[in-house]
Amino acid sequence: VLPIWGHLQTFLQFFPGWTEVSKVEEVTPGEGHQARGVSSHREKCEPKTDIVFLKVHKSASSTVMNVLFRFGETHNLTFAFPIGGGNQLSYPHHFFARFVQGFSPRSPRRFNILCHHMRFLQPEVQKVVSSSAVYFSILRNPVQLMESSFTYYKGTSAFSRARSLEQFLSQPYHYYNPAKSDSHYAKNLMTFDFGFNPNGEASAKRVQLMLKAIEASFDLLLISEYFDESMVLLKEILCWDLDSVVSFPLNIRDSSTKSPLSDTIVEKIKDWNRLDWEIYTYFNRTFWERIDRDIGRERMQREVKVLRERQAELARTCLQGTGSVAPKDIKDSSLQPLQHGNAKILGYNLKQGLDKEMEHMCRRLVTPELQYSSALYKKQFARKPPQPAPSQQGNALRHKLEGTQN
Ligand SMILES: Nc1ncnc2c1ncn2[C@@H]1O[C@H](COP(=O)(O)OS(=O)(=O)O)[C@@H](OP(=O)(O)O)[C@H]1O
Repeated sequence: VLPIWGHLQTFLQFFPGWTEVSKVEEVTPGEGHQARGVSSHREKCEPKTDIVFLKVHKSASSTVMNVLFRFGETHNLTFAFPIGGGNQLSYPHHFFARFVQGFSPRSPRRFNILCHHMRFLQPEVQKVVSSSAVYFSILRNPVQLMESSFTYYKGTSAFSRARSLEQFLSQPYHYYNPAKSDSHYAKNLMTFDFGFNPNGEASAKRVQLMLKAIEASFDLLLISEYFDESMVLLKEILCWDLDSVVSFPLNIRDSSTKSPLSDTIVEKIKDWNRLDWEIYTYFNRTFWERIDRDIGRERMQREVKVLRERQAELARTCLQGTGSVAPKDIKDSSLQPLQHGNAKILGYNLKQGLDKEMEHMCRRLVTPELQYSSALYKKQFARKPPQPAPSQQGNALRHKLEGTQN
């Protein structure tokens, strides 16, 4: 049990972004608590099906979401969808349970998986998931994250007037206005997504409180630079098999829209995103400590090798050519990923002639986030339309045909 509440009260004074927090529950030993360590009797563990994934922007989170979508679909799990089936839970506002489709304060309903973009606020999240849910997220080196964000969110207020990241960082406050509602894409984006104030001063005390608060809420923090190791660790914690965490990288950019960064710029990005840097370096260390403690480097290496072989085999089975292709070369429009800002986002072409079952499996692996989310939303909230009586069917058809003539 972490004695965090006293610290948190001090902490909240520094982080106005978290002022909505009214109560932080103590971590009680339960399933969620057990998830903090890998069971030494893994063969006896039960696959976890209640999951909260904080989908941190620009950190390989769409690839992780695809893993969760496929697992949820295969096992008939429910998702906490944004009202109306959008792709964000009222982001950039803090998460509120009322943003979830089907939630009602009078008859609270629990969902198995919550994984759409949100700004984390645990007391509200707890209203829509089981108390034993496993909480995890994924982090990325803030240097590469900002380079990605600058391209993808080029249209936002902070970035639109800067010709390059270099120009932005030479005079950030000329471009960056924290009062703008889209400013969070430009500074400490991970800090913001975890619910904290991205403009808070990075004093040692404040950083410590933020790290402790994240540790108290999350069972696992993954690292996108070690994506395959992250997936192996994830399947251990969730007690899933290796096949459940295979994936193809999604939402990846064409290299023509990536910028090389000089050493000076790298240092400027770290400085500008000091809070994110602290989060990343701390949890990068605990990630490896966790691997050493729960899996060991040797077994990790073996499992990563098997995972990569499995993914290579799937690529040979499912994909045309050797891998990702430019958006203009994607033949099936339903597999077209969203293009945003100045980024050119790649996608995949499926092999022709796959049998039905294989086609379904392969298609799910390469279906972009928006299309997959919308398909699952429709499935979860499907209402069978009332069947017209036989005599009405002719009328309905006539009506439809008349409609097409107008
Ligand atoms: N498997 C794997 N390993 C490592 N990196 C990966 C992986 N899958 C996706 N990516 C990279 O993640 C970036 C996209 O992140 P997100 O999907 O979180 O973006 S978004 O906020 O949902 O738009 C994007 O980074 P950039 O290409 O630098 O923009 C992807 O290339």
